[in-house]
Amino acid sequence: EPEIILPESEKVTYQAKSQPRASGPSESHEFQAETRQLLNIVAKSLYSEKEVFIRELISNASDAIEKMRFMTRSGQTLSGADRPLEIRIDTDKVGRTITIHDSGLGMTKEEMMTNLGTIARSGSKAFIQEMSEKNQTVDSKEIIGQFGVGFYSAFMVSDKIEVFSQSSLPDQPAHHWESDGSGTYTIREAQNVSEGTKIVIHLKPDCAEFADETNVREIVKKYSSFVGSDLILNGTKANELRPLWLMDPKEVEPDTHEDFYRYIGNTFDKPRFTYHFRTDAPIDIRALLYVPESRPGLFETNREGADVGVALYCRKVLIKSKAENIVPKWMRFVKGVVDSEDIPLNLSRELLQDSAQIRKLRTVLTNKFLRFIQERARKETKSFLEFYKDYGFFFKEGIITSNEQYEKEELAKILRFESSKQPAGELVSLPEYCDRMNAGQRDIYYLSAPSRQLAENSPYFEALKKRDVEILFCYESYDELVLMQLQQFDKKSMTSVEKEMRMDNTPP
Ligand SMILES: Nc1nc(Cl)c2cnn(Cc3ccc(Br)cc3F)c2n1
Repeated sequence: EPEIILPESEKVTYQAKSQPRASGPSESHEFQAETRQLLNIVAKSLYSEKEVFIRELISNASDAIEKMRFMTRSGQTLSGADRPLEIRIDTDKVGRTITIHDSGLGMTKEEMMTNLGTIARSGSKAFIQEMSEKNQTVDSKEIIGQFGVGFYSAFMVSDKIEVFSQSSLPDQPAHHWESDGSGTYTIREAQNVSEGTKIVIHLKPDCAEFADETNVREIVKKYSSFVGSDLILNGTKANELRPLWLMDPKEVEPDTHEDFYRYIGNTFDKPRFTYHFRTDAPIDIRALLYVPESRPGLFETNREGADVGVALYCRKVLIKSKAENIVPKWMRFVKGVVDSEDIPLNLSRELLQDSAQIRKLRTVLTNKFLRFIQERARKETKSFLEFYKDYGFFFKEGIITSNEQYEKEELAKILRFESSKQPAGELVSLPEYCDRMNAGQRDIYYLSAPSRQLAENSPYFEALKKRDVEILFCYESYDELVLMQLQQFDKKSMTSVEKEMRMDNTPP
């Protein structure tokens, strides 16, 4: 083969395509004041666990891919729109780096610069307001609005971050952004950057655990199992589950629910009731709640609550695995998932405590769940009564602990009692009692005794029996406290016949 001699000018050094490299002149910029402020707040590890930076970057990457899908669907011309949309995470123990690479929309130079500053200044809601005043197109408003301050969280674990990004918008050069989070960053044009964003985190020495594959796999599984795009960690798929709660309730088969219940409930049990709903007012909620078929375990019974409860997600990303404060204590036997876009991806779990959204979320979940159980009592009476035998005391506890009369009465609708008007074993609800009260009767009478026999032989019972008044029988020691706490139901006062008798001070 004659050797081909190339003139000097033609000689090009072969650049491995996959190795993006910075090429243009670098510009150095000061972080805007708000950005530096936010960086300091976050870098002081405002997050309860540092590991959440992985969740935050994955959720940004996933949003970038969602936006890519959205813009392709809405017919925007995007370069390389046919590439596989996925998120790749690579760890390098020797180099002590973790890299998150998405083939999503990517960022222009302006977005790299404004996104950081903008989010810091105003948070996404006000920012969207601002954008809509400039009547920006929906997608760009949505895009930046979606990227929370998650990116900053990477500065908790790193002393240098590099970002390579190639926007899919037409005619945009790729850029390389770099910063140590101290207060300035550099940005310059870059070559050979594939569409999307690649974030290289140079970890601090005491954060080397995030360069360990096994540890990172656990973290990815914990927070991002349900992320909508393929997640590949060091070449192997790391997420395989579909977010069942986001599907149309009518489309989900019972045994799919059983599998999902076992997965999130960490149990071999199956659900007795499945409540799958979504609301967008007064707050956006997609919820999938399960009532166990088996009796409550030791954990559920005591007030510390079970090791599993209701997990809080925000757009398929786990925020809190056992979010105690989104349901009242008495609902601790319920297992499932609640996903709300209106819960801002909080910087720290502590902030979840009792923000207005959390209180609203809890109220909506509680009232809807109570109405669901009331409906089960009507539609699946036999199964409800079995459930009530095992779980009735949770509702009684709720009446004692709740300080909302409305919630107390909704809880009271679940209660069932034996009564003087029905044979032993048959139960009546308070609404049924009220429906068949004598005209003009203004009290709901109850008598507490250890058993029906003792109740029927009580002197108090005889007196009221003559007045042909129905009396509810309470056999549990705490029932009296429950009905005293309830005070009234449907404007009738709960009255213990013993008290009634003493008031009349007719001799027993
Ligand atoms: N992965 C990914 N993809 C997209 Cl499209 C965006 C848009 N904003 N962000 C967050 C972000 C990341 C780096 C830098 Br520098 C600035 C910044 F805001 C994104 N992250």
